[in-house]
Amino acid sequence: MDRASSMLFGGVHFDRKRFASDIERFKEKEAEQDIQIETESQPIESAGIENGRKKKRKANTFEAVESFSVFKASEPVHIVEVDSSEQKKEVEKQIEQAALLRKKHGIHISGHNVPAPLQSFEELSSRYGCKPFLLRNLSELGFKEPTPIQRQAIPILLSGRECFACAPTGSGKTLAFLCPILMKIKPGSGDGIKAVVICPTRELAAQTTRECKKLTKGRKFYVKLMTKELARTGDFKKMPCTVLVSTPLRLDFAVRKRKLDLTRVEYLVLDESDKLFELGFVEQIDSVVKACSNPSIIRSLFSATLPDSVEELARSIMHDAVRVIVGRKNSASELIKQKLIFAGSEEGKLLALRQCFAQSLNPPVLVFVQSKERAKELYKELAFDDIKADVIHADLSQEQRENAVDNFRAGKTWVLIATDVISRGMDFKGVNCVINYDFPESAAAYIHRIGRSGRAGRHGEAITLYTEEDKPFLRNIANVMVASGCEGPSWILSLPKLRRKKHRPQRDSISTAPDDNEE
Ligand SMILES: Nc1ncnc2c1ncn2[C@@H]1O[C@H](COP(=O)(O)OP(=O)(O)OP(=O)(O)O)[C@@H](O)[C@H]1O
Repeated sequence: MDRASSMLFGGVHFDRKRFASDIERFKEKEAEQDIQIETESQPIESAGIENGRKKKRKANTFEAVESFSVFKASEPVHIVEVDSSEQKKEVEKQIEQAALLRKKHGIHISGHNVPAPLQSFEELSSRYGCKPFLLRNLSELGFKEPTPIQRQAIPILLSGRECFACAPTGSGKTLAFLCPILMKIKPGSGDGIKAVVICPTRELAAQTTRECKKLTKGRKFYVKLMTKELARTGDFKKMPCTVLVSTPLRLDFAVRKRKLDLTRVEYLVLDESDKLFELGFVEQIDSVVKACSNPSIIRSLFSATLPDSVEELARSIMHDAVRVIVGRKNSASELIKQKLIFAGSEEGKLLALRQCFAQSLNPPVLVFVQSKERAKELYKELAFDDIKADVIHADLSQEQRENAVDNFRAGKTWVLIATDVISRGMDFKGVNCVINYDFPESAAAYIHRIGRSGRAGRHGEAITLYTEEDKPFLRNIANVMVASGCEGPSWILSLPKLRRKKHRPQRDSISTAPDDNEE
């Protein structure tokens, strides 16, 4: 991450030496900060003060956290005088209400002047003048109440603030970043690309494009998915596009080789941001961020896992950003019943899987393995069992990958064997069970994999098989289990901490077929 942070956003100036004492202070005070901010910062919109990056930033006389800010304020903070004691009381009341609402929904914030969370979707129109088409589409999609991340992140982005947000899998982060974009940018074609959403995989980019199109129904927004073909041959000058969704590689390619103009982009979203900051992506992200050179751009980072290193990076690059955490940081959804099963060896894992299916196969079920080779092997094994299984991995063509996802979505496939290519962000409705056939490489990978079930308020189950080889890595997973309300065996919790975080051992191949060399 160090290499990443030194390279990423090279054009953005943050003098870490100069602000070293602030950074230290932030680290020490972060915990108390949430409480302090929640009780003392003014919910400015509800106090009738419209905020915006281009407008003057405003604060009230009770702002107690000005001195704290590793988030570099892009403009000086102006103090709004509250003259009468009645006004003062009203402001205090609104602060209290906002704090109570946050508490009720497990929302934790850091940053100054954080707008009050939404009480309902209707507030989008009463507070922010949301157009009827969006409210109508939300209602048609069956969204009655905003989820906690939507309650807080939407007002933050609408008030022109940058934001990095961590909320559980399946808790509606997509709408949290799409809604402000669709409220703030004007539909129509003539003015270039206004919003860019970057996702780590093609499948997720395609899904986000679809979600965005559903939300824009009835309005002429040009929502485009950056396909391979578009990146290679698209005529971007002629192509109408308001919202562009892409993977980093394709976007970077289009920017560098095809001179795609991103200078008018007003919103840049990095979805699954911790993944995007991993080496392999970071150079492309860096190039895209530089290409989005509009000085009043609003950048946001969303993920269900936000390692400290990514947070630190985010703090150093963003302007006056607000940090939003829903629930406990880096924990799994509480709706998922998590189980660990000792299978002893690789052979034992295949037996255990078959046993799981024999006892109760409750489709749809997702089975994760650690590599495409193993995905193919396991598929071979299960293809002739009496279950409708399919497989998805990076060696398949785009069309085959899409078919695998569509068939699983449509219920034609009961068991989908997958690599981590679909472990993040993919929203399969009603996955009943996720089986980690191969132990996940990290706690974050575990959280994202099992987060394919237990989404949008539904319950789910996660089973993780482990062998002797995986034992030393159990503690990380058990910690996640405990943090999300499941029981973690005490012997596992007392295992020694490991320095090495990633676990991807060489495993024996998955096969019950006799060896070719055997007589
Ligand atoms: N306000 C809402 N009410 C009900 N359902 C919602 C609401 N907002 C979003 N959803 C639904 O919740 C599901 C999960 O949403 P989404 O995919 O945005 O989750 P996420 O937080 O991005 O998850 P992940 O971390 O796995 O990417 C989707 O099916 C979405 O349609």
